[in-house]
Amino acid sequence: MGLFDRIKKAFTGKDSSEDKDLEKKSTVESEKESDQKVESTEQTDVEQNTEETPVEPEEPAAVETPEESESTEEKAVTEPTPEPETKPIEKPEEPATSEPEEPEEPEQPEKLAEVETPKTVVPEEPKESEDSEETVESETPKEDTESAEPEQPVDVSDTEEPNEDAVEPTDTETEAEPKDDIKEYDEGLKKSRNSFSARFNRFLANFRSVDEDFFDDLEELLIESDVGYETAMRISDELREEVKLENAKKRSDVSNVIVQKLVDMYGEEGKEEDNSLKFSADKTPTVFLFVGVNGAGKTTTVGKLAHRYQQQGKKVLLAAADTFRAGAIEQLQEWGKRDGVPVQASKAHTDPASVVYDAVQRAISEDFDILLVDTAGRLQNKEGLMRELEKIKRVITRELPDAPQEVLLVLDGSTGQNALSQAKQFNETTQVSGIVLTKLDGSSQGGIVLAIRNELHIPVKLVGLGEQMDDLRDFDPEKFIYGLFKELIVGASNK
Ligand SMILES: Nc1nc2c(ncn2[C@@H]2O[C@H](COP(=O)(O)OP(=O)(O)OP(=O)(O)O)[C@@H](O)[C@H]2O)c(=O)[nH]1
Repeated sequence: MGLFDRIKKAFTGKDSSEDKDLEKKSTVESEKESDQKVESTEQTDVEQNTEETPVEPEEPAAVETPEESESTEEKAVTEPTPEPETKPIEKPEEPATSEPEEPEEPEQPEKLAEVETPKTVVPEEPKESEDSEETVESETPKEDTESAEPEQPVDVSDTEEPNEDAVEPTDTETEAEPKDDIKEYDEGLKKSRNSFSARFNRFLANFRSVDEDFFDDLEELLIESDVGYETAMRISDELREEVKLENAKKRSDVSNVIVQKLVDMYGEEGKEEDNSLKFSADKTPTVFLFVGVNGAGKTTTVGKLAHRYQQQGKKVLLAAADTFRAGAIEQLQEWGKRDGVPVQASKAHTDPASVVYDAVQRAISEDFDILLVDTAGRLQNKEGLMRELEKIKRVITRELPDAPQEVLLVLDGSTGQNALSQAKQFNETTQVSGIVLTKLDGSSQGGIVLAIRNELHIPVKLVGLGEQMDDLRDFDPEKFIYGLFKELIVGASNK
């Protein structure tokens, strides 16, 4: 079963084949019904009976498909019906610039309906601990951390007591997560979904037949939706065959084939992908290094993740290695206060590698479970800054050979293809292990997730669905795809 059918089954309880069966059954029944009507009329004529003898179909509305014939469907395209929930193609007359209305929620399976995770999160009172008092304390700028070897190297394996709280590399990090965060994906991706659906609907509204213009328009649609140039071309090429094979003539057929192709290709490309975060396999601290351009959301993500782990009872340390931007240190310290976790910081313009060195030493000696390192927003074309980043990474690995367990590239999801080129360049320098895609609650096209997987093969590990402490989710490809294409998936086979 492809990803499309898996998602459809999981979220609606049926897959495309069942839909096709229903469609078939419906056709057979309506044929039967009309046969009976004909029979009845003939009978009535023959008997010259004045009494009315209506022929009841066995199950008159047992299977209600939205379109029972091509002609009614064509009508639906031009005359929106009052039931828009699963039929995004029914609103082609909307002006191109208007925001599409959020269609009514399709019926959710039970597990979806019961989830009501509150959106508003009251920031935690800063925890009164000795740690929090240590915020901003390192004032020991080191000009060249590369040569600054620790005076007394700490042999962690000999000196460390077994730490019961140490982070296990298994499921522990998901314990404090909401049991089912489909609602958040659903809410968070509303704008992206509407934006994609609106484009898709406009494209379908222009559909006349499957010809060269159709494929040109399709490529344009996909590129504008940020799925990436290569992906757009691949989908277009593969569809040439499939649309022919499936003999797609109606808008609904075409829509179905396109959405299914998009989703299944995404599923295929991700077969080997591991979207989970990696943790230290022993008792040494786990280190996550956050990189990315200015404003992508690094500091915010560090703050959100610190909150998550702190809530799980982990001992979390933050390192303010963005010594470049004015205000960046204070911004992280603010998050430290909200989360109730300490921040290792130094003066502005100190060598960031020295801050990281101090933070790693502290994390080791004070038995921290997790160290989250915030770095300066580096413009990917500034070689000097990239070298600085490499140096930070070397300092971490020299002190903790298995660290950093994650180098997380933070990308602003609303920057589209620019995010893809940032990812390519950062990956060359720092071997990014995962991507955090932020601001998906904004005007993102969402398609960037497909481009990242299909073209870069770097796993997305976390997604930012808002600015609040709690608006960070482990990336779940199926929930994401459902959140992004909901009406199209639910409606695709119904048309
Ligand atoms: N809507 C929304 N806003 C976000 C999200 N993540 C971050 N932001 C906002 O994006 C802006 C920039 O975030 P920062 O965390 O300061 O970005 P940064 O990458 O640390 O930036 P520099 O410190 O300049 O390198 C802030 O206003 C955040 O509140 C998200 O998932 N959704």
